[in-house]
Amino acid sequence: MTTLTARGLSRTYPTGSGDVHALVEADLEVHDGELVVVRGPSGSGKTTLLNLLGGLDRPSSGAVFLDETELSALAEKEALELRQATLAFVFQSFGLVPVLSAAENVEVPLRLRRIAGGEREERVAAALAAVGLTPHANQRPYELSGGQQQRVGIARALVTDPQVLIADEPTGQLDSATAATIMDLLAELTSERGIAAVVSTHDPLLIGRADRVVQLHDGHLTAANVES
Ligand SMILES: Nc1ncnc2c1ncn2[C@@H]1O[C@H](COP(=O)(O)OP(=O)(O)OP(=O)(O)O)[C@@H](O)[C@H]1O
Repeated sequence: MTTLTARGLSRTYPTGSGDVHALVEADLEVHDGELVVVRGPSGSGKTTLLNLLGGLDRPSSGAVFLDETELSALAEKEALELRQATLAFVFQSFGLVPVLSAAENVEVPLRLRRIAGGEREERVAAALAAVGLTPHANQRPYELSGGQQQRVGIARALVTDPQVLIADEPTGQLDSATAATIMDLLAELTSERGIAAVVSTHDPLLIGRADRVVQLHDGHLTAANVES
């Protein structure tokens, strides 16, 4: 069981036309089994925040902790090991390998971790069943709908038994009905497995699935007024 914590997290991008303060002193704590939705308009800093929380980028100042371990202070190799052991990502554009079947896509992270063949098969089957895709295991991404492709993306994230899930606009490419079912699935699976989840969206219809909503505005993170 893991708590993901951000303390005074800031990210400034130096550009030709001056510094962009994409994230300013953000504080956030996400507990196991909790789904926090980060909402905010385009350019407000959602991707910047999620990349920092997932250790894909380094803060200009402040820190990210996984329990007591400061992820943002680890050397690259240690950060990678901790990310592999703890974190999983779901992407807006699904990030599937087009020449691999659904099952083979879900298997990729297990191969990277050198899990033995028999165990891989069992875990892939269980992950596909959890997202309702067993009948589609052998289809390639182009033979699946957008919602089904994102289910593969979720199965691939969950097959490693992560303690933290980071999903940047996971429903951004889906119609609103499909988006709602994907958010329901994420909420159900992360709660049932005790995963600390951070999901960004700018779709106000999806925030109802959150345990908590935070709002980004010009890089400033605040608790959201859900009614607005
Ligand atoms: N690598 C970069 N270099 C310079 N500026 C950047 C870089 N990445 C992001 N920014 C700027 O930082 C701010 C926050 O960007 P970010 O991508 O985090 O926003 P977002 O809320 O995820 O937007 P969207 O919803 O459109 O994906 C924006 O002003 C953006 O232009």
